[in-house]
Amino acid sequence: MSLAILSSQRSKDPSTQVGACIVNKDKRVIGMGYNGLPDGCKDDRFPWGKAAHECCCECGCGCDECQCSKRRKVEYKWLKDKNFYVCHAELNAIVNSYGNSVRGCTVYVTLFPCNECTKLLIQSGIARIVYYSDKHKDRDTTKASKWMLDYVKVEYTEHKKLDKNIFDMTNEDLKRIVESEDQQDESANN
Ligand SMILES: O=c1ccn([C@H]2C[C@H](O)[C@@H](COP(=O)(O)O)O2)c(=O)[nH]1
Ligand SMILES: [Zn+2]
Repeated sequence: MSLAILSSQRSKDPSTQVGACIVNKDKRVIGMGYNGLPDGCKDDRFPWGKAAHECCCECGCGCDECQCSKRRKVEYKWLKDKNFYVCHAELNAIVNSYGNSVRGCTVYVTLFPCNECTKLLIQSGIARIVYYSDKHKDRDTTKASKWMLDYVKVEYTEHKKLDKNIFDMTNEDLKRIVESEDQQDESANN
């Protein structure tokens, strides 16, 4: 997970940086990725914002997290929404495995995978997902992910929360993370 967190730091997304690290049964890193624009699409030439929404629900919050069914896009400034362009961290981690099979591997992700990434992870044979944050758990995309994963019995587990920022960690802290991941792996295998 520490590698996934480090990878996430390379993302230019101002609201959510995501990192993914795929490891095989022998704990070899097979691929890593973060959410970013496709190759050649310059970070400063594409939008990192989201199209504005109008909220019609009683709370009237109008925020991006609102899941009200009546919510609708009111502003559609010439494709100015990052979601059209961003390659998700999981997709990049798979692409960066350069054709090596990820079947049976575990993916460490800093954010619970969306439905599109979940489809990709399932189709490529990922056996297990370890996630750090589930901050979008109320979004339909996350609910759909969980439905698919439960249905096909791909295991997903929450990573133990770290008590420090990754950059303030000592070697001892990092060792502790690895040990706790080993313990989680053992209990998953039993
Ligand atoms: O499975 C996922 C889901 C999301 N991401 C990326 C895509 C976006 O860049 C951010 C989410 O932005 P919000 O502003 O929090 O909606 O996370 C991903 O890489 N993998
Ligand atoms: Zn995704």
